[in-house]
Amino acid sequence: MEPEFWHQRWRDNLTGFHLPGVNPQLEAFWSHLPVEAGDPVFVPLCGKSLDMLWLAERHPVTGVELSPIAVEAFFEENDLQHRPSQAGRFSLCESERIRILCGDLFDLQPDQLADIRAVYDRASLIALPPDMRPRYVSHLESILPTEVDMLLITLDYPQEQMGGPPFAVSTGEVADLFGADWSIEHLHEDDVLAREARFRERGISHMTENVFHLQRR
Ligand SMILES: C[S@@+](CC[C@H](N)C(=O)[O-])C[C@H]1O[C@@H](n2cnc3c(N)ncnc32)[C@H](O)[C@@H]1O
Repeated sequence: MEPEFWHQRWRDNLTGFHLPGVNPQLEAFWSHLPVEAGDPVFVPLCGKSLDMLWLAERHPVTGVELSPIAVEAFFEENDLQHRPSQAGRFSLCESERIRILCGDLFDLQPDQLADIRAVYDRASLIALPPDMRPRYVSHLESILPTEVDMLLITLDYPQEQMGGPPFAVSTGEVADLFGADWSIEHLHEDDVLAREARFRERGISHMTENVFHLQRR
């Protein structure tokens, strides 16, 4: 997926991935991660996700997002006073507990995430086509500290029934992508098609959501 694909999505308001509330899996499973209140958290490909508000009640949050429309909407729609500035190749928007770097994740450098203790990936890995996913994981590994935990939420469905995004990512692929450097705990599997009309309408026969705790030490 080229950056222009996502810029156009935001310009056209085609953001069906955006949830109107906090993701229930975040609320249910965040406590499985051995992180403490105050530990800084990174949200890659954050969009304007309200999950950042929930996380920010517990942690300083850093997000990265390509679209300036999404970043501006996040602060405006949530009535958060924010300061704009420049941070290298990124435009930076920050409120008291949340800062969003507006630019390409693949331009992030380790010094920008040096204090991060945990990562929250919802609809980020699965936003990327198969050939980009190994690059995404290896870039995350290169910019994150060596001791880090991640809550990863994926979807799996017969890929031939729909073109992504979101793309199907199987538990086996999660093992292939992360297994060398991370321990993987599969926390939850849920049949989600019943509550996902937009995917039923596109002819998907079954769809599962998986939640993982990944740990790198
Ligand atoms: C499927 S959406 C998920 C957004 C968010 N995680 C959520 O749960 O609502 C993927 C987001 O990643 C952004 N994105 C895609 N590629 C990116 C990149 N290389 N760097 C930064 N953001 C990117 C898109 O603009 C889009 O907002």
